[in-house]
Amino acid sequence: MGADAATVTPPRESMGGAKDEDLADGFSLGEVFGGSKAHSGYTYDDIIVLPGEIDFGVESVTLESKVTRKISLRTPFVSSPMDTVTEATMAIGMAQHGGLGIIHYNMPIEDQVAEVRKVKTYKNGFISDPVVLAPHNTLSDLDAVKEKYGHYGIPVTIDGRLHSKLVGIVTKRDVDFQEDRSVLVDSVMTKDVVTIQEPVTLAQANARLADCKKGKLPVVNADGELVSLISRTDLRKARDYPLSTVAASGSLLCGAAVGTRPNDRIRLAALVEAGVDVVVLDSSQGDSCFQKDMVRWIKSTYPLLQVIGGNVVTRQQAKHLIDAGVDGLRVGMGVGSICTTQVVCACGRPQASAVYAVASYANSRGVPVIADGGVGNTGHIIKALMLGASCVMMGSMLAGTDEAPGEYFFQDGVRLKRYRGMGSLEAMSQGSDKRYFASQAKVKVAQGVSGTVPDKGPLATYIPYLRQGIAHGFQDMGVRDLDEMTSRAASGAIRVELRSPAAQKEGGVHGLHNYVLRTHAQA
Ligand SMILES: NC(=O)C1=CN([C@@H]2O[C@H](COP(=O)(O)OP(=O)(O)OC[C@H]3O[C@@H](n4cnc5c(N)ncnc54)[C@H](O)[C@@H]3O)[C@@H](O)[C@H]2O)C=CC1
Ligand SMILES: O=c1[nH]c(=O)c2[nH+]cn([C@@H]3O[C@H](COP(=O)(O)O)[C@@H](O)[C@H]3O)c2[nH]1
Ligand SMILES: [K+]
Repeated sequence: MGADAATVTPPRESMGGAKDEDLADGFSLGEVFGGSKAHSGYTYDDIIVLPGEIDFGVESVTLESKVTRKISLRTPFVSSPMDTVTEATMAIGMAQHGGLGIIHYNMPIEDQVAEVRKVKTYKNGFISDPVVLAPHNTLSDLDAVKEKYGHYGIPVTIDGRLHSKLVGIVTKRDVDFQEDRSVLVDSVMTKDVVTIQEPVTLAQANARLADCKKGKLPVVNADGELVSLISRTDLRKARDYPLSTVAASGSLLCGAAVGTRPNDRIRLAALVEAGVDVVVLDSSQGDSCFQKDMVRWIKSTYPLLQVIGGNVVTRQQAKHLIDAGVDGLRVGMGVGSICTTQVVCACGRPQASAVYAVASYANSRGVPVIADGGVGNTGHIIKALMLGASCVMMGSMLAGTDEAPGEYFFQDGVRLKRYRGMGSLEAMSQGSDKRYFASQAKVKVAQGVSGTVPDKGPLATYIPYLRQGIAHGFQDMGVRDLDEMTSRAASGAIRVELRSPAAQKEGGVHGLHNYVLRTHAQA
């Protein structure tokens, strides 16, 4: 390709009047990924995008995109269905920031259903799963709650459960001068509780709190049963989430993963009952009779449910799942940060080639592609979107945020969280070995590892950073949104080059004695 280009380049002195097309450096995506010399698979770091022309401000960039045929996201990010990445807190945070969380299924059906319910019933500013005590609890029990959650102001229901009759509230004032901690909550709690009845908006609740000057305001239904709680301190922190991914009913959108075993049909029925909006059929090799049967069954049983199939890395695999009826495809095999599949099974594909090949086919059939795995920075996300992905799915990028399951801990002075592959021995022994370890198999073969990732802080600062980084990349390329990206990529107006190993080194930080990598700061 380079030699051909050289032969048609006019002499330097005659180029002043050349048209833009004559000066197109680099290559179209088709030339790099589909050209006759393409015996190699490439990944994100192998390619670099040549800048375009900027004629708009970075604030004009929008990132709205589809994740399935029928669901759009304002932020094209999906969190992986992994047990160190996505449970309810992550799914709520992802949806609030315009993305989508997929609740993992390495847990009993009822636990996964409870996680989905938390997302679907979540109301910004309302505590939907407050700690509750019963009248027969003692002040020592109350002390234990205070120790664990750091606050008093606990609603008391007849049997100590949410959705039961509210009989009182026990606050710091009620117990301050009580020496005897064996006293029952019943004898000290305030029984004349100020409450607010459903349905109620945050603004109405806010007004009532301002009125009554209490710290906590229980929300009850018409039968006086406790539904949720509003706290004055939380209200002060409450903020708007204008990018939120919401259903027509106003609830946050929630995804969940399931497998393709017979028991997964029972699991799926329970998830649908809990209101799940989109289901991911979670497999490293999606082109199986098991998955195709499952897709057809879901589509005939729950025609409104959006189904994401995968994982796939070839156009043939994609065709088979699209023919079966999927609404979205997850692309990536063995490229995740914790994955050892390519090493163990020899199968997979470098991610840039996989995304380009599958997306160019799937998009022509109206099916969005999620580039899953191998995303380590905003440059990778931009490249995935340029290659035709509608969204990216991330594990390691999100596993260190506050919203990921698990606690932070320090190792060698660094604040970390645990992150592990769903095919690691550790995750399998927690539950996924039911899938991995066929009953007759004698050996467990791991396809992932278990490790740690550094603290990334809350999604509230991390996602805006990722979004802004992507917006700068779009601006450098001269594209305002994904539609423009898609049409410019298809016409060959977006130009890329392959990078040699030395060029990749040059593109990173180099030649310094030492440095501190700081990725973003609040303006
Ligand atoms: N994206 C990737 O590169 C990879 C992802 N993973 C993750 O690890 C987890 C497990 O992945 P997999 O092992 O691929 O799970 P899987 O459930 O698709 O497969 C496990 C084994 O069960 C078999 N199987 C599935 N349904 C069956 C049925 N109805 N009857 C009989 N056999 C059936 C499969 O053929 C396979 O041998 C997932 O969370 C996946 O996302 C694992 C490896 C690679
Ligand atoms: O080979 C694998 N063995 C595993 O144990 C494993 N667990 C997860 N995954 C896949 O990796 C994706 C997350 O990758 P990142 O950390 O790079 O975002 C996820 O979204 C999955 O596609 C696995 N792949
Ligand atoms: K890997």
